[in-house]
Amino acid sequence: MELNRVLKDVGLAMGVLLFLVLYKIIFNFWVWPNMAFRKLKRSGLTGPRPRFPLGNINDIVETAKRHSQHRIHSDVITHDVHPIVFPYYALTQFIYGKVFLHWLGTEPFLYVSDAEFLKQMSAAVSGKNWGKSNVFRNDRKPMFGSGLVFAQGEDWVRHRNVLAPAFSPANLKAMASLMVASTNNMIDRWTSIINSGWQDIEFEKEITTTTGEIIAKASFGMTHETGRKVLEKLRVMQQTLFNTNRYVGVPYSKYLCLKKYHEAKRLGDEIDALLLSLINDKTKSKKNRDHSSVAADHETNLLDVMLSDYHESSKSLTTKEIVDECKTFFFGGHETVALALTWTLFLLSVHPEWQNQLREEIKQVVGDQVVDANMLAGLKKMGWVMNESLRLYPPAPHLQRQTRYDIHVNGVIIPKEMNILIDVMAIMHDRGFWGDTVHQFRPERFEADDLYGGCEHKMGYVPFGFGGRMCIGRNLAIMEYKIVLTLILSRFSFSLSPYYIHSPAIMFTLRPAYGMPLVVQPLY
Ligand code: HEM
Repeated sequence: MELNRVLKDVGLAMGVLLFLVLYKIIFNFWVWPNMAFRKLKRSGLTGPRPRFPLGNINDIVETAKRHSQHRIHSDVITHDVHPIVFPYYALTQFIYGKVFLHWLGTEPFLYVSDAEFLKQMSAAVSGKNWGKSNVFRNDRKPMFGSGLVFAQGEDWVRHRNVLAPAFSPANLKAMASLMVASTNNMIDRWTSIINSGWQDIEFEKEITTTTGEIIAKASFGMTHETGRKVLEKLRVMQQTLFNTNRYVGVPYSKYLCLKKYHEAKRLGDEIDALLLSLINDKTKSKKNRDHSSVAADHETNLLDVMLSDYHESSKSLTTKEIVDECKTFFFGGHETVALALTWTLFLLSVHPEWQNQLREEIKQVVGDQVVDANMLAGLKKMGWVMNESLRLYPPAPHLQRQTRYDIHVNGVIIPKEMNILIDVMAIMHDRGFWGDTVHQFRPERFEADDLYGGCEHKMGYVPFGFGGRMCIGRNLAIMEYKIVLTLILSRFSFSLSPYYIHSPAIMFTLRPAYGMPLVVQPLY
């Protein structure tokens, strides 16, 4: 009798639990997103109709599939690449305009490729008051943690204040010789490859290794070995996270690719452990130095700056935050520069007349000396080439934000917690601002206006982002770009390998889907 009663109670409890779980799933998958969809529609935000729980993800995937089939059969090299990289956004803005609402799973995203709308939005929200999308923060946690890219509010201010001194002109100048040394290693490697009778170099791979080595040494004073280990793990983690279709924004989608998430987490933990041991070594040697009467060397790398007031002020970063910043800089600081150089070498291979112009400029400015930071301002044409390459092939073609309160832009109320996807590539490929030459490689457009390339709208050229959250590493990037390019153009000429397939693709950053094989010939 008693047993029956217990079984009945357990059955009832299980029934209630099951009901609650089902209710939560139905609410999260259909009820809430449909209510939110209707509310946003009433407030004037329009866009393609979503089908929950996937939202518009299927449309995005299907459009990409249709376009990739068409692309594989085309040999034409075009710089009109926005429809190749983002076919769904290119098509949808024809129908709904440059600001529209779409859904990644049950998460609403406001798509923006209108420079004027971006300008007004940027005026309405300061750097500190921008949020970053929760879905992306969670998705990319193993790579960036709570580092600067995803920090918000007072935390962002604190992180940015601690990190900014690392990018002072004096600190950057001190990094020039490291950049020269790592690039010369790469050049020696190429020379042996060429001497063994081979002329094709996989440029993207080579340059990514070199910029990784530079960031490891310049930012953390890391040995080549530790730097290489961290880089390898970051690369595998990036492939694990971004190489396959995922369902960001779909509730519980993590459980569909659990193996991948575990793999990314494992790699994240291993990278954390490597960085943590580096930080511990540094703090120990700092303590020893502080206790000895010997004056400390003047150290300038990023990690030393983060550790300089470690535990001494409430404004300093915690150990976990320092680990996350190391990962952020490791990732954000080498791949972007590597891609800027990769796309530049592609463009210079297609436009050899610009290779010659740059070589002539290098001869005049640098001559037979070793390139150093003081010479870089004289490399003006190289600056135009960099700007034009970043315009046509921006390494970070999409930016993400999230509103932390309701904001009013152009008569539209963007509600609190709305995700925003800013298509900077579309803006920099907008014929309305850049005219009929928009898809041509014309570095000279930056001759008279080196900041905006003559673009009519001041938000029309934003490869390093905008407002208070603009790239903190841009001066380091410009310096590294110019030093590497000076050294390699002085030694080699470049042309496209017959194996090159023009297929820019998004894998978090804008990359050549099949690599960048180049024919490299020594000049002397
Ligand atoms: C050509 C090279 C580079 C490009 C095109 C680039 C692009 C960008 C862009 C577009 C943003 C803004 C993201 C946003 O608004 O949400 C950004 C932010 C950032 N970049 Fe770069 N970047 C480059 C090099 C670097 C380097 C060398 C470093 C570090 C050494 C770096 C570290 C960062 C960090 C930490 C942020 C976040 C800033 C913040 O939110 O306050 N970047 N970058």
